[in-house]
Amino acid sequence: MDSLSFSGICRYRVSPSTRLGFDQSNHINDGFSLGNKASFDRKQDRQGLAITRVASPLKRAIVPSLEKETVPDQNHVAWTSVRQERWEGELVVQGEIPLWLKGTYLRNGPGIWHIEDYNFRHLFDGYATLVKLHFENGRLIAGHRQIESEAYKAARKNKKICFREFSEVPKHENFMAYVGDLAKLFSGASLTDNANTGVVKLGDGRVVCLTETQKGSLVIDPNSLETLGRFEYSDSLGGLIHSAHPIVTDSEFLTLLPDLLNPGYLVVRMEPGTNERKVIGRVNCRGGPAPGWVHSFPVTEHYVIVPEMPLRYSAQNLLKAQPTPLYKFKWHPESKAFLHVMCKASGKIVTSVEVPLFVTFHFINAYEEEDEDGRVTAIIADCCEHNADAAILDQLRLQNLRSFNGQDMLPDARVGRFTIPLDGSPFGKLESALDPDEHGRGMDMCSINPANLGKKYRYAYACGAQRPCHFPNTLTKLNFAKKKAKNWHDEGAVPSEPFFVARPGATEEDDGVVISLISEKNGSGYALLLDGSTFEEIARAKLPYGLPYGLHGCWVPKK
Ligand SMILES: CC(=O)/C=C/C=C(C)/C=C/C1=C(C)CCCC1(C)C
Ligand SMILES: CC(/C=C/C=O)=C\C=C\C=O
Ligand SMILES: [Fe+2]
Repeated sequence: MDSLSFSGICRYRVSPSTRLGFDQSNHINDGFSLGNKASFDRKQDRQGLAITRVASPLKRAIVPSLEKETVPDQNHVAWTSVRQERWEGELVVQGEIPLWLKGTYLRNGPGIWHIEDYNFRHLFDGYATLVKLHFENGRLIAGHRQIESEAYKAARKNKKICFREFSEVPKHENFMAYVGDLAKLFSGASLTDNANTGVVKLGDGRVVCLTETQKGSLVIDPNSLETLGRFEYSDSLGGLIHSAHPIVTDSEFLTLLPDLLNPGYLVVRMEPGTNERKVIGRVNCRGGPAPGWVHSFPVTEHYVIVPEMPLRYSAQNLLKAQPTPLYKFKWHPESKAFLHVMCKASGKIVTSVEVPLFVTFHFINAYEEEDEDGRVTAIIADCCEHNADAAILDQLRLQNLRSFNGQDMLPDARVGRFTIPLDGSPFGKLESALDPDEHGRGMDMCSINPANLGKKYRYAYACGAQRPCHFPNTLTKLNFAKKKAKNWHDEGAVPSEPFFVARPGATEEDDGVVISLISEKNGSGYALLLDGSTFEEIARAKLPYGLPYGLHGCWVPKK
């Protein structure tokens, strides 16, 4: 095989300031780009990084030479900035990649958490970083590139944060500048377009990186990872924010637009080949001063479920220059929690039930429950539920992530299963779909076989916990029928979202592979392939350097 061996060049030197801890600086491999030797050499002088250039069979790649040393836990590469303006190379595969696996796994996430000497606070603040794993003929080509958002470009140019990020706010020179910035907040001009949360392939083939601000919808090239430009919504629906996780299939793009002025949500749909979202319907909030945070939402075959979580957007916190413990949100237990069910075809709300308080980032799936006569009696909706405790948001502060000392710090989570009756009852149920001890009481970053979207399903893949830990550190396969989980764990490693790709022609729900990128405790990392059915490792491929933690991905099949 015409491949590059990266073994022996994965030498990772951490700058002295990094070794002292993250208060000073936590960035490595900062600021070089393919072919930009001058800028790279300057940085090399400043940070003492060693770089090796390697001739790739595909193109000339610059591989950072990261001197291997034992990295203490607080310097875990998962929470360390790695800047790669552009890198691509073939990886040596241990094990066997199935020949049917043809296409590109793209993963988005925050990968740079500093600008100059200023370190960001929260995991979600980092500048968007794309990683690709291209599988073909049993071979694996990886790539890594920064997303060129306006926020990222402006920060690099001006050497400071210029837009409002998840928790970071630009520092103002004087009071007038602060007032000016507030005015820009209402027009959206001061909000970030740092598209660091997910990446989706639209039905028409366009690939879009997303975050929670609408302006942070950026089109990228899935091969070169180049940022092609902003995805401009051509409708006049307005609003500034949306769900970070639209439901995307070959035939539609569904999302929620929270309305902060008149608390509620617009449920909208966009057809492939267009940039125009059309309103399906509107849900008015039943509680609270503002809509609940909608990072994600589930659908069934016929319905859209709109969650109204007691963790609500807060205009007051939005205006603050310093982050609050819940950032731009507020916990309103008195406002209660609701799930609204909207018919996709008519936009009518078929039921709206009060449910126990809950906290979730990610819904896993939902489906319609039928009686023996085929009548839909209830809707089941599953989510990664943080035991109605918003503390998880603050646990994702970088200082917490970088300060693991062996103590168990990860708040408990479970698969929360909502049952929404369709007989007009005013209340819905929330229970654990399986004993949370099955997955170490950690639960987030889930995926399913996309063929089962909105349908009764048996399996989900997610990150769980092997305790003590401070972050989900296992990959887990959940079997809802047996109420069992099977866990994969590599000591000290931080795995990213397990992403399921079905084998073409498969008839079993779990016939396929699960892809994850692993950041290891020694500063290195690898791409991992597990069998979707046995959940055993089938292949791994070491990366030439460890990757920072990433969030969500998508699959772009090769035509
Ligand atoms: C990375 C991730 O999962 C979430 C990112 C969320 C972001 C960037 C949210 C940004 C926001 C603003 C900049 C102002 C308005 C509120 C809010 C949508 C939280
Ligand atoms: C990584 C994460 C939660 C981990 C909790 O255990 C949430 C990410 C949310 C954004 O996509
Ligand atoms: Fe997410």
